[in-house]
Amino acid sequence: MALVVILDDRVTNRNIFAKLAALIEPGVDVRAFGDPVEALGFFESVTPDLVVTDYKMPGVDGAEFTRRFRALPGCGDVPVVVLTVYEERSFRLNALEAGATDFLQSPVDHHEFLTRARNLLKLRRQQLALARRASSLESELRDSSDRLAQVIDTVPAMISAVDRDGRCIFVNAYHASLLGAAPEELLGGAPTRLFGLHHGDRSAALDRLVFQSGAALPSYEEEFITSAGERRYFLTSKAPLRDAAGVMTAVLTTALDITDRKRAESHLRHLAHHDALTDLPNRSLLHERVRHEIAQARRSGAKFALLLFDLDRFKGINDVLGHHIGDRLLKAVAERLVATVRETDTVARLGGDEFAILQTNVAVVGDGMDLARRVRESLSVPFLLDGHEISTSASIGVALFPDHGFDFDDLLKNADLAMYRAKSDGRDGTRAFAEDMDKKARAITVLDSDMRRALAKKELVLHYQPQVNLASGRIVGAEALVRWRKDNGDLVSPADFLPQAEESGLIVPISEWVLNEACREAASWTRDGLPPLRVAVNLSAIQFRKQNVEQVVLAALAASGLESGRLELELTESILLHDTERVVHSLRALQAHGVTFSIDDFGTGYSSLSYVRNFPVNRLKIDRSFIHNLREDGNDVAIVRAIVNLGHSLNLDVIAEGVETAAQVGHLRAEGCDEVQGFYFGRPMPAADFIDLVRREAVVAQTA
Ligand SMILES: Nc1nc2c(ncn2[C@@H]2O[C@@H]3COP(=O)(O)O[C@H]4[C@@H](O)[C@H](n5cnc6c(=O)[nH]c(N)nc65)O[C@@H]4COP(=O)(O)O[C@H]3[C@H]2O)c(=O)[nH]1
Repeated sequence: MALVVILDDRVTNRNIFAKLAALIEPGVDVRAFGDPVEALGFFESVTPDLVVTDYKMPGVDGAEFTRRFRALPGCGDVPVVVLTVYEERSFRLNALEAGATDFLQSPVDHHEFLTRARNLLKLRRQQLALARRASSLESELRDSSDRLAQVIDTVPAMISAVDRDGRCIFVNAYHASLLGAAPEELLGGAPTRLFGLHHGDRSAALDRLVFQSGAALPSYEEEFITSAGERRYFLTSKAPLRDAAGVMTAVLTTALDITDRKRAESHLRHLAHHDALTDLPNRSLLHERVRHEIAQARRSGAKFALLLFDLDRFKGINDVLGHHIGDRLLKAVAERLVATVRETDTVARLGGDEFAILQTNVAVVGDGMDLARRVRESLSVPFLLDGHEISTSASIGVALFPDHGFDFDDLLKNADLAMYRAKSDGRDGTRAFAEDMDKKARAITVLDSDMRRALAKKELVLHYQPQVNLASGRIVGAEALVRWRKDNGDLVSPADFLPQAEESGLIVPISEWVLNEACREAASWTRDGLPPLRVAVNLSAIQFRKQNVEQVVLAALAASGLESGRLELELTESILLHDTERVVHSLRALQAHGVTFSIDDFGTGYSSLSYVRNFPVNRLKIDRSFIHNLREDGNDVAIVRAIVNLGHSLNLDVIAEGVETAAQVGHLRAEGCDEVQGFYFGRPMPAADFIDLVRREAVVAQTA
């Protein structure tokens, strides 16, 4: 609601203008005063929207009133209309100078009065709205610049500006806080004060570059040591600052704090190069260090050694005591290794229980052997983990650069070969690489792939050696013996490839093939009219560890149709000594199906008697070494007699192998041996020859 004030010393005029003013707009509030001083007193507490004042008043005239009114707070912009009967310019000038807004000439035209008053009120309202908007804009601006200042001060970035003289003209609170100072203390200072001695000089040089080129610099990374001694990392950029006229006045330096990102990156890098369990360098870091060492050694002619080893019996410890103890053992081993080597050496965990040491500053291979000895000594002290006293040892292979290899892969491979040799020479030893290890390893690899091919290309064949009953003189069976017939027709003896097949595990598929082939051929003999001869097949200890022998044998019998009673499996001592319970279980199951067993090479092992009792055996096979010197050696005579007697007392048959002469036959017959096998009756021969032999024997028997 608008407040209009009328000021006139004459009552009549006052009343007329007051009435007129009430018509300006609906709801208008009109106050009329006769005394200017009284009106001014009123305005001290109330601000009107329009004042209409007479010029000529006693004491204070319209001009003076206007001047005093204008001086009152909030009244500077209120429209003041001065009424005058005088037309002289001097009155008007006086009033204008005092701050009057408009004039009305008396006698006043009512229509003009109302129109002017309405316009002035409208103007007043617009003025008030503008003032309110201006004040709200002002406060918004104040707020936003406060916010901007806060952002600039707290953003994790060092923000500063220097002028052409290299003096700091701005620095944010974050930057100052890293220097342990307040921003004001840094203003006017040189870049060395802002960035430290070294970085300050560089920053100043770069600032000069920006001033010269007028262009921003690409960002670069730099380190900064805070006043608290902490190393932090920044991504810094520099750009020109210009005034309103576009003139370059300063260089703005913005350095974003990227310390956390850098630390995360370096943590990731550490993870990628270290083993999570032991925190030792992993294979990839070892590789990098060896490469670096090779590069240095090439320049200086120095040597270094690579030691490789795993922990003997670790798998057993893990299986029996659990992974938790296994892990703790690996950590404890890692600690001992680190304590054993020099600081310049690298201990790495390559995976599982496999460790490697890069030993630098080595003169001769003996230095590597010395370190290996110290490592083994340190591991020989038992580890106490969760109340368990755990002993472990290591077989260590040593390879020397450049003597045993020129790159990481070669050195690692040769250290591995040396380790392998250390293991096969008995655990807990050390071996340095030697050339022949490589040759042997190569030969083994070649043999291995040749054997795989032989198996796939069906180059294996079986030969059969007759087994003769001494009482009847008749062939009662045959031992199946494997041969490898090579492409070129050469026949390779099992002694030349089976030991390697045992090592590589190829013995498992080979044995399975032999079993199936022997059953298949023996089954076909009866269909060809031969008597139901027994066929003896050798088993390997590895088969019992890697496959279910019971299933494999039953499957071979089922596939061939051979009666189970005709199959005899030859067992060696090594089969019977390991995992006894499981083996006994399989043998008993097969025996229940009618399969028979003989113990091969009997008399050469340890506790023959105990396994004869424990296993479901049908026959003892006297080792050929006892037969060889039968006539001359009194000991062998006694052994053969003892074996025959032992067998018979346990209701077992006894067969002698390696029988080459008639005298040996005579002797064995005299000792009561049941069966014989050997060159005297026939060498191992192809199946067709064996069938012929049995047929000829039948003819001889018929005609005799
Ligand atoms: N000096 C001499 N030797 C005789 C005489 N009679 C037979 N021999 C040889 O003695 C070995 C008998 O087989 P073994 O003791 O089971 O010994 C076998 C057996 O342990 C293993 N073997 C052969 N074939 C297989 C097979 O299929 N599987 C497995 N696991 N081992 C096999 O290879 C060994 C050697 O086999 P072979 O070279 O065939 O050698 C055969 C045979 O040729 C003789 O009167 N005098």
